[in-house]
Amino acid sequence: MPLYPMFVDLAGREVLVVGGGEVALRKIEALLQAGARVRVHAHELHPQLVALQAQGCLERLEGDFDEAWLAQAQLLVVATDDAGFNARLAALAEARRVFVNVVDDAGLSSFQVPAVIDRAPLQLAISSGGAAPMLARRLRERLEAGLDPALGPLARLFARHRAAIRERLPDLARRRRWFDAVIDGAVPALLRAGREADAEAAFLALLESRHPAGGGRISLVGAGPGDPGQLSLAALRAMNLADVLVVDPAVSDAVLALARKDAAREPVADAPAAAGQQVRAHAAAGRHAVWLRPGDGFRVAPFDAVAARLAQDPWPCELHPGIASAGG
Ligand SMILES: C[C@@]1(CC(=O)O)C2=NC(=C\c3[nH]c(c(CCC(=O)O)c3CC(=O)O)Cc3[nH]c(c(CC(=O)O)c3CCC(=O)O)/C=C3\N/C(=C\2)[C@@H](CCC(=O)O)[C@]3(C)CC(=O)O)/[C@H]1CCC(=O)O
Ligand SMILES: NC(=O)c1ccc[n+]([C@@H]2O[C@H](COP(=O)([O-])OP(=O)(O)OC[C@H]3O[C@@H](n4cnc5c(N)ncnc54)[C@H](O)[C@@H]3O)[C@@H](O)[C@H]2O)c1
Repeated sequence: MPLYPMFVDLAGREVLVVGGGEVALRKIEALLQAGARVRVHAHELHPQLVALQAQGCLERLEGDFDEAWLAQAQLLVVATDDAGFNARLAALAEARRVFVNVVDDAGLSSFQVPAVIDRAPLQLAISSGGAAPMLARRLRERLEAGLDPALGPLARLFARHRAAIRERLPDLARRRRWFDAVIDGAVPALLRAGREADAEAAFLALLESRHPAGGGRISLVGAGPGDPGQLSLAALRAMNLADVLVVDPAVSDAVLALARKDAAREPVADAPAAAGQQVRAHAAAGRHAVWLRPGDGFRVAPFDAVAARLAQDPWPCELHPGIASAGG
């Protein structure tokens, strides 16, 4: 049977941990981060747990294990290397209806801990249900690299203005379109560039206008030598959010095939300055223009200068370097 996924509020709630090694430390760090009150019982405590105890972050329970400790706990984490003892603890917890996690035995656990990607307040949790913890970990690492770091600040913006959003856009269908426009528009790009104040201003302007338009924006993509496997994830993301692709004839079809299908496509002007003007006009009209050049096309003269000028315009302009091709 599949596990029921849930996110639990442990702030101020008590969790009993039995075992004090490497694995107990990992679980306790996450529990403390969630605000749990942690009590630990172990023959030996990991030095970092001793330090946490000295700082008053956790309480150590001495002597022989006492079943009565379970009375106050809402969760039990069992992390000793004594399989018989672990099984006895799991049975005691079950009898008292306390949820229990046995760190090396999914079968004895009534809850398991997933691999987590943290973009607070956004969290992604991955579980293999105990089938293959290493697989959950690998998947987390892969997703971690591809997930926009602006997601956390973006979620915080939505949270901060939640009441105002509901008030300005009471109609759900309209609110949905507005959310999509913010997510696909300039705000995440500004957050990625570290321009938090500008992002908030753009966010509020969109809210004020109740307008679903995302705002103009430019992405300059170095498309590399032609193999789409060599595109950066950020470049791919930009190509998939484009309203219009401004394409240099030397960019490979294989790369272009990965761009958003319903984006308009147009050939780039011959002269570099005219090409700059071409993408600027799209941004000024509120469109997201993605200009693709082969190789590391925006770090070679004279396009580096065109890129520098575009970066001074009021709308966000992101440069995604590519792998230089033989010709530069
Ligand atoms: C996700 C994560 C969360 C966390 O613990 O925080 C987690 N294990 C993680 C890492 C990890 N686990 C193991 C190694 C190898 C260490 C080594 O071999 O040295 C590593 C890698 C490492 O330690 O780096 C070994 C292992 N783990 C379990 C067994 C027993 C078994 O499988 O029977 C064995 C021995 C397997 C064997 O020997 O074959 C059991 C469990 N591990 C779980 C969770 C639960 C199921 C979750 C699921 O399936 O989705 C469950 C059932 C209980 C529980 O909830 O703890 C965390 C990834 C954090 C991250 O990086 O994102
Ligand atoms: N879930 C996971 O992610 C995962 C990953 C790796 C290993 N494991 C397994 O989890 C277990 C713990 O791993 P570890 O590296 O933390 O082990 P460890 O040997 O470092 O720590 C074991 C801890 O349990 C305590 N302990 C043992 N018997 C006890 C008893 N009867 N009463 C009180 N305390 C007792 C020890 O004092 C020590 O603090 C091992 O069985 C390991 O194979 C789980």
